[in-house]
Amino acid sequence: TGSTQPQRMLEAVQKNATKGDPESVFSAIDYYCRHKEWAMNVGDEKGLILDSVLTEVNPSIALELGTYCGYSTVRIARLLSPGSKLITVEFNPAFAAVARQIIAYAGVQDKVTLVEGPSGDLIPKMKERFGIKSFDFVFLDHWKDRYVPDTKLLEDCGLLRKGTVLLADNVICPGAPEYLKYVRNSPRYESRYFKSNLEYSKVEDGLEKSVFLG
Ligand SMILES: O=C(NC/C=C/[C@H]1O[C@@H](n2cnc3cncnc32)[C@H](O)[C@@H]1O)c1cc([N+](=O)[O-])cc(O)c1O
Ligand SMILES: [Mg+2]
Repeated sequence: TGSTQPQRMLEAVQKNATKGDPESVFSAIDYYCRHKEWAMNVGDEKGLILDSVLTEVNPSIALELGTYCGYSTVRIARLLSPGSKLITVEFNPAFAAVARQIIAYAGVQDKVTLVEGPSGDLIPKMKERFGIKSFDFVFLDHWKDRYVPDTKLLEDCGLLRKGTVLLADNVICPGAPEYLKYVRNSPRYESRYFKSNLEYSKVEDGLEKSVFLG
C-alpha cells in the first residue's frame, strides 16, 4: 500500500527481513527490486565489490553522498569495526525519512549519522559539526554531476588525507565521464575501475576506486 517507491521498499523490509539483521534487510531490498520494482540501490553485484573495498580499507570514519533509502548505508555500516562511524548525506526529506527507518530496522543506527541537506553545503561544515579531521573512505552515489565538484570540495576542505579511498558508483551507467577524467588524469589520485553490472540488470556499470595521494 506504500504510496511511494521508497515506502514500498520499507514495507518489503518490514515484511521480509529480520529486525537487527543487516544482511536480511539489504537482501529483502534486493529481492524486491529484482522481482517487483527496480530502484537505484548499488545492488547485490556491485555491493560485493563495495564490501570487499570496505573490508580492505576498514575505515574509522566514512562518508556516503546520497543515502536514498539507506541500502548502501546498511551495507557499509554492517562492516564497520566497533567505534567506527558512517556519515551519510541526503537532501530529500522523504528519502531520508525512509532511510532512517531502514537503518534502524537493520540495527546499525548507532554507527550511522544521517545528515539532511545538500552535500555542497554540508561538506564545508563536516569538521566543525562532527569534529572530523579527515575521511578514510568516501562512497559517491548521488547526482552524477556532483561527483567532481564535491570531490574538489572535499580536497579544498582538507577532508581527504594520504590514502583516503573514494569509491564512486555508476561511472559507466548512467555515467560520470567528467569524474572519470578528473580522477584518472589527476596526479593526486591512483584510480582503478571495477567492472560490474548496473543493479538488477545486465547492462554494464562499474565502480571507480580512487586513492588520494595527498
Ligand atoms: O541517478 C542516480 N543516482 C542519483 C542518486 C540520488 C540520491 O542522492 C540524493 N542526492 C543527490 N544529490 C545530492 C546532494 N546532496 C545530498 N543528497 C543528494 C538524492 O536525493 C537521491 O536520494 C542513479 C541512477 C541509476 N540509473 O540506472 O539510472 C543507477 C544508480 O545506481 C544511480 O545511483
Ligand atoms: Mg548508484
